[in-house]
Amino acid sequence: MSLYSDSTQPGSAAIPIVAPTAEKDSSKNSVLNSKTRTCRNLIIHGYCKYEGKGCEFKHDISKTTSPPNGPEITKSTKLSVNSPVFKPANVLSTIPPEVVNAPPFIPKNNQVNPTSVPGSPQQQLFYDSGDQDMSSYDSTTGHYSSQLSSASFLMSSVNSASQGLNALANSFASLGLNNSTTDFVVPDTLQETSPNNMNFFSTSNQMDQMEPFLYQSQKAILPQPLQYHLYSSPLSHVSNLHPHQKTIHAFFMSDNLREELQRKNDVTLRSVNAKDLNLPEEIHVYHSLYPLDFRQEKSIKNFGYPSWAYKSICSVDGRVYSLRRIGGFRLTNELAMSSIENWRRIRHANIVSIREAFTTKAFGDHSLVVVYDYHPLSQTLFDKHFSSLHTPNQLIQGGVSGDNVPESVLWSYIIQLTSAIKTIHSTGLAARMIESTKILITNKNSRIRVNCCGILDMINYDGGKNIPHYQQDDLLNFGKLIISLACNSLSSVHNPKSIDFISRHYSPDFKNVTLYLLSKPSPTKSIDDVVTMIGTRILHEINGVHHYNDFLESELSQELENGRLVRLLCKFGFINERPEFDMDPSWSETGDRYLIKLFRDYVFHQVDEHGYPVIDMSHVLVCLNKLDAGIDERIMLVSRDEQSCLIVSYKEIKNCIDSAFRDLSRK
Ligand SMILES: Nc1ncnc2c1ncn2[C@@H]1O[C@H](COP(=O)(O)OP(=O)(O)OP(=O)(O)O)[C@@H](O)[C@H]1O
Repeated sequence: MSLYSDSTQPGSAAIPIVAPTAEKDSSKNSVLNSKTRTCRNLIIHGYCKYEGKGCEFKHDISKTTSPPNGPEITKSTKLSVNSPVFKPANVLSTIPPEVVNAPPFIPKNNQVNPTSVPGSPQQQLFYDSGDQDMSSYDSTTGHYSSQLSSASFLMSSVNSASQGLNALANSFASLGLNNSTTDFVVPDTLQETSPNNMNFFSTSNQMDQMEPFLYQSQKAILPQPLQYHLYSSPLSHVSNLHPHQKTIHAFFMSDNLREELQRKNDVTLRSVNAKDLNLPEEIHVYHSLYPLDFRQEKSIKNFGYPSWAYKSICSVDGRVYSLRRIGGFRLTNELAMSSIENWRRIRHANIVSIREAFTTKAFGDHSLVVVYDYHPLSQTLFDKHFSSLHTPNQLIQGGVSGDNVPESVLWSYIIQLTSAIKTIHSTGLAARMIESTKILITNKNSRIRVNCCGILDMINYDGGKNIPHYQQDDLLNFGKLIISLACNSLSSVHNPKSIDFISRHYSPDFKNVTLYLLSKPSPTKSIDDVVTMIGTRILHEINGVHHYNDFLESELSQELENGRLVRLLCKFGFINERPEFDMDPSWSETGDRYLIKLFRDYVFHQVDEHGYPVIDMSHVLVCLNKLDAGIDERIMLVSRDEQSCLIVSYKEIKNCIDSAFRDLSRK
């Protein structure tokens, strides 16, 4: 069915325009009327760069008494990304009279010129990003054009945000909330900083200024609710990328980080058939056991018993934990289990947290199981620094290798381990596990955590009387670990050349800390001294951590809007091309559904001037964001046969989608 009949249908907000015939008529009229007609550039962009340079149309809006004539569609063209946003001047005629006559919202005491229309070129708008440079809009740049840049999207969003807020305020007005008893008042302090009241919440300072006002004054300020869909993050910097790269990069988190997180998810979700590995289906509240270490030979060096590590899911909270099984251990003293309580209280970024401990016979023997947090894709310090670089022979010979670990990495390890040990010793405990196979590297950023704490306290329970002695051992083992990492050899502590090697390859500070840690245990030797010695290095570490935090936060912001846009795309998917409603007049291609279909074409099926598909992610994201915001900007939708076109606003399309989706949910 043709578009002409569409427009006459009640409820359709679209403006039908027939392209081919309009050309002749308007070209005749334009000669006659050009002096009296308002320049279209002025209507679309707010200014005309040919004003006074030959443009024959009228540029003085103030003298306009009636709406200017409609725009001419001179030619029906293929859809193109570069098509200008079409803003017909006769749009007023299609807007219902009650909307046209609605009084503009003017907050009391507002300094904004009441005659300025939201979105008009004279108006300064602010984007609520907290960034002053980003937020102001220079009307002379004319960013309201349809160029699909991030800047134009931002400003359109801001424009619609302003309109949204005003509309919201109007709706408050209609509820009678801004009558004489409950005035909607903008404090003077805010007026000075936010001429159009867009940045009410932009800084905490302003909130501070508002609060006394809120509580002390009789007059109430109505805080505007956040309009989440208007705060999408600015698009990334893409100017130095080729068009084909824009579809991959720039809009989402970096590939490296994505891959790392996905690999973590992958290992977290791995499972085996328990029976195949002769494992119990369930122990206590834990099921789906998966071995973290497939090595057959089990060393008894660390605990005096063989130990196994399993990943497992807790049926109580559904989370994944690491179970450490100590095989063949028989609990003789019940008090030993209580020693875990002190460990359970410790929460530290560099210590693998303990959840609980229990004994079980589910493995066919008497086993002690200690439950720790699970850190996917972690690696022990031994695996990272010793296993691949050395043959077993080299490890035994204790040779000093030239392939040394960078000092910055070693400082990071020293600082993190010092922090962990300081917390443990301050709690009156000893780590007893400062050993390369029991320290996990849990991400690429050299983040380490001490693993398997508390086990020896249970196995060799002594009521805690030897803690001072074990604390001294912690410092000594710390020193041994550092020297072996620095010299790349586990037995370097017995090699007299090791200190020479450190003097040559590392800074004096590093050597001093190592020597202190390796010095003879004494009651005065304490982790506090190490903290003092590494003070300035801690500042570097904090700086690095903050930088990494910033990096992660900016990566996160790239993904912030995905859920919202996916929901919108799902709605599209539900509505478009439903075969079962083909013959249903209320769901046919002649109603609002046709508009949605054309919009889908506009977003996804554009072609360039050569007829090739335009695969431009930024165009899609910009369109979807504008649609979700429901802004007043109008676009021209062209039918597939290019015989007709419709001019509609995003707001109207949004209403169509909402109502179509509601219809669908009701069916
Ligand atoms: N809490 C945990 N979260 C994630 N992975 C862990 C956890 N604890 C241990 N692992 C993984 O399990 C593997 C085996 O750990 P384990 O402590 O048994 O090391 P090991 O080198 O085999 O020591 P040992 O010689 O004492 O058996 C390690 O490679 C480590 O990556």
